[in-house]
Amino acid sequence: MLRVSGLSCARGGVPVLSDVSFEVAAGQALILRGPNGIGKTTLLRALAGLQPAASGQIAYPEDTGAYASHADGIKAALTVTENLTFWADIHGTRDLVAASLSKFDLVDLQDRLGGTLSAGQKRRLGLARLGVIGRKVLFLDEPTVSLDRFSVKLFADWLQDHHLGAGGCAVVATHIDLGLSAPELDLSPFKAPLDAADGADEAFL
Ligand SMILES: Nc1ncnc2c1ncn2[C@@H]1O[C@H](COP(=O)(O)OP(=O)(O)OP(=O)(O)O)[C@@H](O)[C@H]1O
Repeated sequence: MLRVSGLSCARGGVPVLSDVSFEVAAGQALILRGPNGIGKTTLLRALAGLQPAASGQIAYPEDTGAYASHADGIKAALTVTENLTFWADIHGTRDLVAASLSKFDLVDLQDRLGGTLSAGQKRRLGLARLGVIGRKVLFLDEPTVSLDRFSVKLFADWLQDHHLGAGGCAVVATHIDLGLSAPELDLSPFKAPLDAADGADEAFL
């Protein structure tokens, strides 16, 4: 469903990752690992088309990708239900709102304004958006930040049973164990060499 070959990407003009290749089949997830700053977010952004790749190929079915960053993207003046309905209306999927409220344990909070939620509750609402947009190829950047153990399990179960189980796939950058039976890709070996930076220092060597 997702095929990446020979991908190199940069951030702020500085090469970050070089020659990354992998495939993720329908129903599967890939966990990205690596130390802070290795380039997990940069890779996810490139996969989602939010920034151009320096070189290489990224292939997945058109209009199936969605990127969820650390930011929750909650509209403070809208209720929890209105937040989800806003996103559902963009994707023509209003029928999925009630199920997503339930799967992310937001039913008791459905009439609360987004701005009054706790950090973890905002995160659950941010993730519940994934349940209403109906996208098959998810790029998830530290999806469980701020979540307690119960909510991490809630999210992992949703990902496994409702997203992957329905034929979706996901690339997930996470520092914590989500308990998924998914292969891991450590990005450390793909760190771009310093001399990939346009050879700017060559004159001084
Ligand atoms: N806006 C930016 N402009 C320039 N460089 C950036 C920018 N954002 C990140 N970087 C740099 O790009 C490199 C890769 O950062 P990235 O955020 O992709 O790493 P990461 O693996 O996701 O890190 P973390 O685990 O801390 O979230 C780092 O050296 C970082 O300092």
